[in-house]
Amino acid sequence: MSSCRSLLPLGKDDFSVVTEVVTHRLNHIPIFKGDFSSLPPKVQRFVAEKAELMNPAGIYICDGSQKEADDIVDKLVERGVLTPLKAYENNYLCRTDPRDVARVESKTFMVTKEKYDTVCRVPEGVKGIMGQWMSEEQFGVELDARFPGCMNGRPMYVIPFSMGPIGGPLSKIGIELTDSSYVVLCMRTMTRMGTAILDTLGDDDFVRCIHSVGLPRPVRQKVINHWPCNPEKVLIAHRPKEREIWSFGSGYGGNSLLGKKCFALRIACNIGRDEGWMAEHMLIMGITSPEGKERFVAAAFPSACGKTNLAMLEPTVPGWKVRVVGDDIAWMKFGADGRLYAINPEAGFFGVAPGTSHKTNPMAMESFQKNSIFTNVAETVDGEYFWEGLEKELKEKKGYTEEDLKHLEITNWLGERWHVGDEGKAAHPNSRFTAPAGQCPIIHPDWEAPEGVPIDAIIFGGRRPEGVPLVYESFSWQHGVLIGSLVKSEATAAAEYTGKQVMHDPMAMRPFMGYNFGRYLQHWLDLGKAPHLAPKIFHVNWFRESSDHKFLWPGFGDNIRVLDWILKRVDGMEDVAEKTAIGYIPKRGSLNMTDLPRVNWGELMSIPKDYWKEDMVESRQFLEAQVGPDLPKVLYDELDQLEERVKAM
Ligand SMILES: Nc1nc2c(ncn2[C@@H]2O[C@H](COP(=O)(O)OP(=O)(O)OP(=O)(O)O)[C@@H](O)[C@H]2O)c(=O)[nH]1
Ligand SMILES: O=C([O-])CC(=O)C(=O)O
Ligand SMILES: [Mn+2]
Repeated sequence: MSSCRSLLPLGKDDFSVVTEVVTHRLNHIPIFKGDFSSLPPKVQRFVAEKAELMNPAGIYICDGSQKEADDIVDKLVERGVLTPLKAYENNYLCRTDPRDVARVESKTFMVTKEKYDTVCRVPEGVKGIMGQWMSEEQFGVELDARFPGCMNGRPMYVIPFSMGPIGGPLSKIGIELTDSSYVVLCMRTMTRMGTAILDTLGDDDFVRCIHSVGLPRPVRQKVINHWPCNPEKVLIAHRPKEREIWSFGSGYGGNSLLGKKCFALRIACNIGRDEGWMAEHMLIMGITSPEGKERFVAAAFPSACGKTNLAMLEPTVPGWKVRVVGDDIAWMKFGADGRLYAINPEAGFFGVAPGTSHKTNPMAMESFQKNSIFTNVAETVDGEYFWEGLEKELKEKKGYTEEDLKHLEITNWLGERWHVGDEGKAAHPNSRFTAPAGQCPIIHPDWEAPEGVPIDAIIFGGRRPEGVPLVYESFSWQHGVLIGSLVKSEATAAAEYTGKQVMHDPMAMRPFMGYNFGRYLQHWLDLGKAPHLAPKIFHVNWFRESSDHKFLWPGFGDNIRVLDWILKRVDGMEDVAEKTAIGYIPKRGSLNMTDLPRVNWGELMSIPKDYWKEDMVESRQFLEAQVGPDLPKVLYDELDQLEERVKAM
């Protein structure tokens, strides 16, 4: 078995030699499915090299067909990995090993020759939070300790996929190798996957994605829930220069569906920097006013902070219409007309299940009535999915009394008997649905437009229980970039954090930053300059709490009222805004509050001086400690000005 290190340099070799090597290397590894010789030569070489390294039982080249997916589902059901949810058509439940339920930020690295290409020059003794660096040497050691022979006894699936509409000007192709058939099924929903990709790819380069659950056969540990994984040895490593991703030990979405966070954010933001565009953790939505005018906005909130919900909101104000383009990732590029255009590189939703209901997000509910996979949710005795937030509608749907509901037999995400009111949770807080985007009733007709949709506003936000008003608008693009760099939010279950501490999550990209964050901010500043028509930048907070810890704002469908105000500002309406130290806020009475009961406007919109004075101190400390000399000077100037304004409040 060759070591990984000997495979590290990936030059553009002479293919006559390569073909020979390929034939030789595949001699002992059977092809389970597909025609190896019809793969583009670069793909052949990639597959052969990695097969040689990981030694799978055979190679399975995915064609992306329905038949293929059905065959895989049948096998997984037979093995007990998936359980059909009998109440729906083609919906399945998957329970993972309970140790493998979220992204693992502490094991996620960028591998670059120069340390400061990945991380900022933080002062001695400070632990950087904006990305983790690993040296090439260390990476070689880590690979050698994991990948040789890691697919022993398992098939290696070859997944050709496109992020973005196939062949589109902003789209990019990747090939994922994986030993997880769950990953194959989810990649089929989350990306455009299959043979057509290879035809488009031809001899071009692609992003190389290597994933293994990290449990070669024969397996010596106990496998829990038929979910092989290797939590002690998890590693999610990226080589941005080589456009390569190595993921080991976890089958959970954010760690294993390599098209998503690893490619479409961490690798893509590097490509975007090189090619003059941006890869962001943002939803994209179209909003049509009662007058029939449609505008598009993109919004960046940290994980589990409301992107999916906002993107699909059902407006509570009559006459408004919202349509979703994307719910998690945006690739955006300024066009020849100076406007910013965005595509959704994904093809499905990998959304947070708990809290999703017909009341909060009916359009998400409609999206996953069929052809969907539910990971770590609970199941009722009637073969329905269940999670926290569905109690009321289940009761109503079944005509249950409160007592009936408590007696309903439920199997929780751990596979144990559970009843409403019992201790613990029915579903894991980061349980997720995987559903085809095309099934959403309000998917935008242009959601697959290869050139994207024009963005008129960018919105940042997070869970801020204190101090931060419902909405405010930046004074300029530069000020907006500073606001983005200071995004903070309460921790959620999307990664390994516990508790509710408010953490910095600049641009909602902390876990997904692919290079030096200061340079990323400079990239933003550069792109916002003329002749580009930079969109206006806003900040929202649906999560402000009253002194008795209740949300001050109803959120969800009522968020349309805030979007309405934002679009008024985009249209240049002046008399709806009031200037404050931190930005423009809505004048009292300028937000449509019709039919909205009991909102404490004063508390919701207040900008407490003491809070902001403290926050300024903390913000400066944060930027100095975490971005330091890499923070563009313009942003230090913006910070000075903000501080002055807050002092003068
Ligand atoms: N109070 C309140 N909660 C909300 C609102 N919008 C979303 N939430 C809750 O926030 C949680 C996560 O929301 P999502 O929309 O799935 O988060 P996301 O940003 O798409 O998350 P990722 O997929 O992890 O990137 C759910 O439990 C929602 O119920 C809102 O307007 N108000
Ligand atoms: O990556 C995931 O697992 C899901 C997601 O969108 C996030 O965490 O932001
Ligand atoms: Mn996300």
